[in-house]
Amino acid sequence: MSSSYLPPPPLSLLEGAALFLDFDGTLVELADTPDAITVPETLGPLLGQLSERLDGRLALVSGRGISDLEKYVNCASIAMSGSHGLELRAPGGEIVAPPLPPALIDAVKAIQDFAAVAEGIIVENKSMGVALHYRKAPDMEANVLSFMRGVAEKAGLAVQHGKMMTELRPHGADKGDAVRAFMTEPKFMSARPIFVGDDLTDEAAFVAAAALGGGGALVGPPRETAALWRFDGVAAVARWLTDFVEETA
Ligand SMILES: O=P(O)(O)OC[C@H]1O[C@H](O[C@H]2O[C@H](CO)[C@@H](O)[C@H](O)[C@H]2O)[C@H](O)[C@@H](O)[C@@H]1O
Repeated sequence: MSSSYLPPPPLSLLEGAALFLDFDGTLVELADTPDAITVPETLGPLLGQLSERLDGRLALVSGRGISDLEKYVNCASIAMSGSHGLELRAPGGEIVAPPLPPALIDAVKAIQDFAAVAEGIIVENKSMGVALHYRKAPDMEANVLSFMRGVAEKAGLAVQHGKMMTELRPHGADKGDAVRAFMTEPKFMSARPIFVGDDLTDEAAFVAAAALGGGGALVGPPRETAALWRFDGVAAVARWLTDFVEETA
């Protein structure tokens, strides 16, 4: 883990790469609530062109469920992983996901009851879990974390921390597992995996990419990370991807 200076990734890193992109905070700027994001009109065409240039070795790997992600990115030809690695979808394929644990139903009810009396706390119902967002009530962080830990313990669910949110979901895969799974596909197999992401959940993917001969690029301010490169923010990622598409036209 390093917190020292990390250079921006060179454009040449994308030659012959398998590219894995996180969504929120990497391809779109963070917003106050999950559905308040603004998706640039250029994103869909950019991802389509990237996929072509990389001969299909492109995947989105998000904490959102795939069905949610598809509302924003209409690219059936691009591989996707959702719910922090629990869901996988090959290009043009069906979503593959583990069954939902029955305990999740009671957990969702308890979480909704908690949020109903906590001002500024937002519940996000997700395909494989449920999240509490406290971006609009940052003082509630400790309360939310301790409440969610309690519910998780009772329900046998995993706690996933994110930026101004905490989520309960089934135990199982993480984003590193998603990278490893895609890298067993014939198209991806002999390529160098590069993962670009901003959140804590992306660290497992940075580690997986490095172990397979590539590495991770952190988006945002320096922090303790397993990434090897760093972008200042979403705009820098978009510039890098666009430059690659233009240079390889
Ligand atoms: O793995 P990602 O694609 O980065 O998804 C991680 C989470 O992103 C969303 O939450 C984050 O973005 C919201 C919109 O900008 C923001 O309001 C929130 O504070 C962030 O944590 C999404 O809502 C979650 O489901 C994803 O797990």
